[in-house]
Amino acid sequence: MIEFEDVTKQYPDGTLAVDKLSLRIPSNEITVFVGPSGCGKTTSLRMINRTIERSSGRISIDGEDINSGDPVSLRRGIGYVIQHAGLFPHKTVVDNVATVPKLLGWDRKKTRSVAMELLERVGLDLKLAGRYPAQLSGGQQQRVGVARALAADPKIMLMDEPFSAVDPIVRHQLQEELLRLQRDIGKTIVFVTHDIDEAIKLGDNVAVLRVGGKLAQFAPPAELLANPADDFVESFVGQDRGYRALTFLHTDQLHLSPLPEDLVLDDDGKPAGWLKGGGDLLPIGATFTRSDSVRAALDAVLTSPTGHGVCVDENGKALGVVDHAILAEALRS
Ligand SMILES: Nc1ncnc2c1ncn2[C@@H]1O[C@H](COP(=O)(O)OP(=O)(O)OP(=O)(O)O)[C@@H](O)[C@H]1O
Repeated sequence: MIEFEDVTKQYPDGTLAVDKLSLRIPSNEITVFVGPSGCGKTTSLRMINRTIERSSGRISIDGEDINSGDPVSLRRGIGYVIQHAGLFPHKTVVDNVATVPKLLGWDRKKTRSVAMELLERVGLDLKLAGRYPAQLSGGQQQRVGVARALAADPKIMLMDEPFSAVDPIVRHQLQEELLRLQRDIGKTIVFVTHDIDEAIKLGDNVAVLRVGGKLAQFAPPAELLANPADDFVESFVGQDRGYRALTFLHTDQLHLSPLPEDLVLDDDGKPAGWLKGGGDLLPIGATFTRSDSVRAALDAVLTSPTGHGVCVDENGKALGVVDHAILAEALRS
């Protein structure tokens, strides 16, 4: 656990960037710092690896004050990923990832195999390992940045707006990959973003900061959407928070109706289309699975030409359908 106790940062020009911040960041989970520009997110993050020194208060990792040792050994146990990846331009991809293991004196063979394994884990095509950063796309550079931060197997990863500089589609992919990776590696991740949707998607816990470096609310995303602490958090979370909270309701509670007769299945039992008069097939629309959210089920109902959203199993086989009435009943309960 990383603990902030009454932590304040005042820059030499008098700017109060962080004001008496107290919070507990649980181990092996993703905690997101979110808030408007200038609210002290980056300052708070960088005080954890002491690239910015706090002015007062205490920050501890597993009970030990981070100021009790030297900053260099502290940083060895903390990976750091920033916007634009911050890769060394004159080093190849694989050498970028190998930077810290080399500093730690690992032998060449081990260093290289760990670097290649990490590149594979973050979803980078290994053919790119010999390229220089300038020869990669923004999204590929970010993957290398994540692999480099993981190279020495740190317990903690600090990520400062790592996906902000890439287009929305690549950003979505990188977010999904981070969640997938985290299911395997279970690091303590502290993630900074100004994007509340990214915070809600990635965070096990979200710390909403307001300008002046004050904590407005610290809660799991579902709680933040359901019970914003005040008007600031409510307006920051956005007007459609009720709808977005559906992301946290699971479809395993939904009662499925039997497959209607006008639903045509292929030989594998997968939905092929809706049969309409004249023998035409209309497209199915979106489908959802038992592990999806109620938001996905609602999307399936809204995109279906018949108002029936089809639920499929992990192989795509149709299991049953839901309609507006079933969803309304689930929402009421
Ligand atoms: N070196 C510095 N000297 C003086 N003031 C600083 C310094 N670095 C940051 N600040 C100020 O501290 C406040 C918090 O900055 P910080 O970068 O932590 O915010 P942020 O929430 O990460 O912002 P953004 O989302 O815009 O990156 C801002 O008012 C900023 O101008």
